[in-house]
Amino acid sequence: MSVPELIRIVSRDSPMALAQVERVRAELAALYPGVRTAVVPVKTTGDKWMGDLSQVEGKGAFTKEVDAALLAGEADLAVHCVKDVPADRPLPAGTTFAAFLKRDDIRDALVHPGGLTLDELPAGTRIGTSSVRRVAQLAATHPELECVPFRGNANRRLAKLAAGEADALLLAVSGLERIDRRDVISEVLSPETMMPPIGAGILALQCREGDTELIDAVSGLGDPDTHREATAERMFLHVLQGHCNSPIAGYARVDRGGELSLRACVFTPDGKTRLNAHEWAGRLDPATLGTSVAVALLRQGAREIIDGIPH
Ligand SMILES: NCc1[nH]cc(CCC(=O)O)c1CC(=O)O
Repeated sequence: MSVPELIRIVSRDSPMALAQVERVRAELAALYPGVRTAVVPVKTTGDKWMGDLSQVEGKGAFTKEVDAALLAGEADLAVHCVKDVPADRPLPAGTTFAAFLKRDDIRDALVHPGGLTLDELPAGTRIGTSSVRRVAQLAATHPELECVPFRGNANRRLAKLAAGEADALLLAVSGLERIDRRDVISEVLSPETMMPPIGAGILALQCREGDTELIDAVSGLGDPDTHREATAERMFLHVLQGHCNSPIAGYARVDRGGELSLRACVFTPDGKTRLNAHEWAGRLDPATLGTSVAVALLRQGAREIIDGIPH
């Protein structure tokens, strides 16, 4: 396998994103000893704008500037959290996913400085989160808790928590692991308690479409099961056509026997209505499974719920 002499890797410049780049560099070095890599950090709109993300023009607040650097030839490889890559439209023209790395933990965690679990939190506890998915699910199961808007990268959210701007946080386990802060977790929430977002815990490597030497080389970092899960989940979101204020959650799983299934939900913002679907792929390919689960939710009224939410 021939590998480019130098691979320039572009990503957001948050501590989490830079840790993700280090994982990619380590995996590249393990597969291709002697390969040279360089890091091109960029700030995205989502990093700069601390208000409501739905007010940011268009989607891809965490990916737009990264994609632009790739397309402009300022870098050769982009590292994205799949969770942050819009799925309602194709990838930016001229780019392609070359690999999905082996999936990390998909679960959310409660971060409470006093070490309490979700069920132990007293009424009125302020949970710092701006995620409509987390807000809807908490409203359904823990209506006595109060959600307060909270933005910024994970390190900043932990700092704001320490400064008393909230009493507890919900953050992805995988993200906390990447910034080496698993220690702050007071409870890991099961996917049944807090259904994860589409693409949770998956890193995608994106290249320019014509860069076949690099695409072939980095595809060696891909994990086949994660590829199937990511494909099913992203097609599900594509067919559903959500917007940034739609509480949508779900995850695909390849079980030990190699069987793929996809479970997904759509909520109203108050969490009072929850549509559920769970299907096994059987003979279907991952993308068709994603389509089928989306159609199952549309049949239950998902379109009306999604379109009824201001955005
Ligand atoms: N938008 C921020 C973001 N993007 C991806 C992750 C978590 C890591 C992942 O799922 O890959 C996070 C932080 C969080 O939700 O707590």
